[in-house]
Amino acid sequence: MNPAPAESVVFACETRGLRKSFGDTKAVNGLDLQIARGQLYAFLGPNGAGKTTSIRMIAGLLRPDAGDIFIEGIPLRINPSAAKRPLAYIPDDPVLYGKLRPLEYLEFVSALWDLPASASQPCAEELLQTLGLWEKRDDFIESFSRGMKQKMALCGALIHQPTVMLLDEPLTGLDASAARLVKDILLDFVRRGNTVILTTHILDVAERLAHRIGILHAGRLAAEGTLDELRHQAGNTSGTLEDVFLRVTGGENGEPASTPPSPAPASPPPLPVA
Ligand SMILES: Nc1ncnc2c1ncn2[C@@H]1O[C@H](COP(=O)(O)OP(=O)(O)OP(=O)(O)O)[C@@H](O)[C@H]1O
Repeated sequence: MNPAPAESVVFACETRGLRKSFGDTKAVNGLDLQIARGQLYAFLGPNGAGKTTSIRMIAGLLRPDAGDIFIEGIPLRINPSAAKRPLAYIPDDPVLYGKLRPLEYLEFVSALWDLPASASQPCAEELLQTLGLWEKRDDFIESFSRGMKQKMALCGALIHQPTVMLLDEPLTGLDASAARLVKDILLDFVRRGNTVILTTHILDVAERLAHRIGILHAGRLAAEGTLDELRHQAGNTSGTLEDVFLRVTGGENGEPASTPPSPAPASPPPLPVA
């Protein structure tokens, strides 16, 4: 008797042959990703490498020219509303409604997800307290600092209890304590089995927080893996992420190394400590 076929792994996010051009610019040029559940995955890359374009396509905000995206195994092209349900997306400059107060804003976002205010109110209050915005609950969002707005956007992203969070440069504009708070929240989110996919220019953030790192260069995944795997791919087992990044993207020696990406593991290694 033949053994039963092995159960196929459902990735939090999978892309196959993703492409997007703007005129002659190939912003994303054949992106294949397999990001396992429970991972914090960091996209790195020089300016214009295609990070934001990739994240926006995965979020369902930008239509790819070619390729497919699956969120928790659901095909985004075929079933967009079901595929977007587990997702939360925070752009680098989130748009908030300045004339709303925090609880009003969270009630508004809940309604977009068909959640009645009575159901989301306890979660909204807890989020505001966790993110240190409870004392500001009577103020209009337009009076908030940039960092407070970033934290407000994070509350809005978490209100419908997503399982996959997409964040474009989430630590921009945050002071040290706010950045620490956001990092802790993201790590707690993945510890509970959820997935974070973020872009960052801060190599230290990727080095300290990410299970796996994807280095994009000219719209392609130039290297991918854990920090140790990336060091091996770059032929420098003791180097820093900065050394690897510069070598892979050609920032130091001109031509980037043409190293094929390694496959993603079905389950992540233990979480690094922030
Ligand atoms: N709406 C657009 N119209 C025209 N070109 C675009 C558009 N969006 C992105 N591009 C181009 O696509 C390429 C990839 O841009 P993208 O914003 O994805 O890069 P990035 O890696 O996020 O860059 P950065 O680190 O500077 O934020 C760039 O050459 C950019 O100029």
